[in-house]
Amino acid sequence: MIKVAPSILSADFVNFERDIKMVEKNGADLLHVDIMDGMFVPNMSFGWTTVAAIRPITNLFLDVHMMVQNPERYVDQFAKAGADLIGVHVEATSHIHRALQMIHNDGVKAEVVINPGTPVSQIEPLLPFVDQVLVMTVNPGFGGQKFLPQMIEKIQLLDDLKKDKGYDFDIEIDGGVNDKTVVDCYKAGATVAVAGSFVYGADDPAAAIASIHNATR
Ligand SMILES: O=C(CO)[C@@H](O)[C@H](O)COP(=O)(O)O
Repeated sequence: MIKVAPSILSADFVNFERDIKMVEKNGADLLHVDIMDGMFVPNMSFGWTTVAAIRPITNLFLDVHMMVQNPERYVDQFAKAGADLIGVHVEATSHIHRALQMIHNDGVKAEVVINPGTPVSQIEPLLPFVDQVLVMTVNPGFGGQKFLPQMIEKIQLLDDLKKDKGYDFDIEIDGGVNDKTVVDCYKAGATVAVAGSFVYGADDPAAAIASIHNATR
């Protein structure tokens, strides 16, 4: 069964506490926190002060996705704020290995993220060092976009590399994920599914989370 990470980008920003506790009570396995800087992506969300405010109100694992140019400038702040995992985009820095090292030095799990236009070959040298790879299944920056099925091949390739070389990382998918699109991703090797609008836009978010779990049993 895949793990479900509701994305609070689709939550009600003035009711974060209510919306986070609601998914925690209703089967979420972790919480996905999208950080957008208005440069790497054309949108802004929030920063580490929000992560620090969220930390004491939930026991959920905080999966922080930095859509930030030169993320090494800020990883220490997000680690101090209480992130359990920090994801950095390979496209956002010339110093991706250093950024991952910094995250580990802060005692936090490290994730490398790839955009739809980036091949797996670009992150192959990093695979021995990461705890998670995030395969974006939409172009980052906005919730509510349509899933790109072409990304399934990348998930399969990562899973093959993982098995062939004995690597130990989770494969996360993010963008347009629902109880239908998740199925082939899970079969290809995805282990964590981010879901924003499918969970927070549902009349019954608990049923939405359960439907992703059930589709991958
Ligand atoms: O990183 C992002 C968007 O850039 C995501 O985490 C979105 O929040 C996913 O939203 P849905 O596609 O599930 O609505």
